[in-house]
Amino acid sequence: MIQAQSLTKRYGTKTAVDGVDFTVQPGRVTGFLGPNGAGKSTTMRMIVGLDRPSAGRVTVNGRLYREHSAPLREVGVLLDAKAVHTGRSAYNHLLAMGATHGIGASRVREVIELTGLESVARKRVGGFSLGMGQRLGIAAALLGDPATLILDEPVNGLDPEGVQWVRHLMRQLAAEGRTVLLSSHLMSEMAMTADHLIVLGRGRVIADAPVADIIASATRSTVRVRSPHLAQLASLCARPDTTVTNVDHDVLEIVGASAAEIGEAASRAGIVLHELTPLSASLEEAYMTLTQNEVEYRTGGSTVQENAR
Ligand SMILES: Nc1ncnc2c1ncn2[C@@H]1O[C@H](COP(=O)(O)OP(=O)(O)OP(=O)(O)O)[C@@H](O)[C@H]1O
Repeated sequence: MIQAQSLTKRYGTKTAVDGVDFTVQPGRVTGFLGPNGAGKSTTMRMIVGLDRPSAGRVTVNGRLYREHSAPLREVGVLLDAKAVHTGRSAYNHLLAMGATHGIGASRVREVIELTGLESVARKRVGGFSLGMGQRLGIAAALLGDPATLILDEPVNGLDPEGVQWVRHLMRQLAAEGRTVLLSSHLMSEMAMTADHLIVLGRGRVIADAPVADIIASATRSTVRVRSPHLAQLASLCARPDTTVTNVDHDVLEIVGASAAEIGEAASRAGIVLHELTPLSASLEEAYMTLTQNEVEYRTGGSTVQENAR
């Protein structure tokens, strides 16, 4: 479990993380989202003791990271896979890491196999592709068989098979009861991988809820209706609180009424329906709505809006 209390980080006059409180629970995958510069990496760095909070605290399994006597066994971390530029082989790199914690060759071989690195394990890490580097970073995070995993953009640079592999691995680690905190800018991937989301915007928590709740609360449900009596149906559904859009000669999309309400109203009026489909909103839409006022670096606009609040 990871617990942040009033966690704050200031760099000079810039407040990167602004008094955040959250708990990352075991047994589920928690996605860590937010626009560029929202404070995700800074928060992750503070969790693992790479940055010192200006105020507040963050603990892993009840203790500050530096208080753990064998941190690799407590928390597995992938923060910057590109940071490993070494002349060592992947095998020797992992062996050297493990040596600090009494982790030997058999566990190194296990994580190499788990991450699909067998064929390159004896090659120099310096020559690894981005995807291989990510796999090695994940292998390093898993080395100590930790109860908590923190991974910043783990699918960055992976091919579709690799992305799917990470998804399954994260789900499996959470199912084993581990705490998994994962950041990614790929919303569709996050929607498939995470159970719960913590969303940061300009250093503050703007949402902390199950994925389904975030999608439901940040978007309005849309229902797609197909009927040979479209004009009648459109006037039946036109209410001050609904938006009715004619998307095809026989198709309406209605926002603000449920499929049940539309179906029952059509039935009472004797209108034949050929389709009645609730359209599920995407996490991407919900995320865009949530963060629309939280973007620090906006494309095409007048650029930077630092600390506008
Ligand atoms: N060492 C530093 N010195 C000064 N400012 C910093 C430093 N590290 C981060 N910042 C600033 O703190 C803010 C939060 O940065 P951070 O990297 O944590 O955001 P992020 O959410 O991880 O962004 P991204 O999605 O781009 O990785 C940004 O405005 C960034 O410029």
